[in-house]
Amino acid sequence: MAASDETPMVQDLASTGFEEPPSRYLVHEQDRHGDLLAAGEMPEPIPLIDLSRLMDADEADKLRAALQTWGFFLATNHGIEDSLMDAMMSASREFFRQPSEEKQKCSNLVDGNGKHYQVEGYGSDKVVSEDHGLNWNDRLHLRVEPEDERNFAKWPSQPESFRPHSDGNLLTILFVDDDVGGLQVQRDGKWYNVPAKPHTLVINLGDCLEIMNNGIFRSPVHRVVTNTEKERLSLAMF
Ligand SMILES: O=C(O)CCC(=O)C(=O)O
Ligand SMILES: [Fe+2]
Repeated sequence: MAASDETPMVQDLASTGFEEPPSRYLVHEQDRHGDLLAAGEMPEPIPLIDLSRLMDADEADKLRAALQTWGFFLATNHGIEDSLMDAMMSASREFFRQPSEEKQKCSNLVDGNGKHYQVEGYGSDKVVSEDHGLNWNDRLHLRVEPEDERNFAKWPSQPESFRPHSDGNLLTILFVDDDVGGLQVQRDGKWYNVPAKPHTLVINLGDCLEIMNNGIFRSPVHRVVTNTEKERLSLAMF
């Protein structure tokens, strides 16, 4: 189903200022579990893993422990040039800074009438029913691999509070704004802030991988909390 027929997009709302977010974005009373933004002190940090040292037993042990407890880790020495990461961030920022009409050219609503939602393109995340609240985010979703399945009709011609969930895939690789924060992970019923460092990837397991290893490694429940001061950009590879 279409995510949003008439409800304004998050970025448009944020730029015009508003008293109260439209009701579609509000989390129902019954779905609020305590303080929506709360984060606790971590029992131990989410580790930074040096991917070039994974053959060393100590680094591999660190990774194993992280996947059994947090389901998240940070990755350095991942082989992606800093300059390429910076270019990816600025291309994405440039896309989202364009006027609405420009972004709508890549809309994920086919025919623009809100009737046919498709995963690829720009818009709100999919919802399953009218009373399923909308995520507080705007997304540009592009299928990158395999290369011959890229749908260039949805690609920009110019370079260009999530709710709690676990990811359904194998692995999610995130590159997030390191000066905004907002990503939190749940462990034993408590919320913790996932740290972000410049040019460092944040990686979490998804449900398929948790199932494939019989639940030894975790697909963590996570969410992104809103920030009233700053806009936040994240690049996610699912
Ligand atoms: O923006 C983020 O840091 C995480 C996004 C996320 O959890 C998702 O898209 O599944
Ligand atoms: Fe996620």
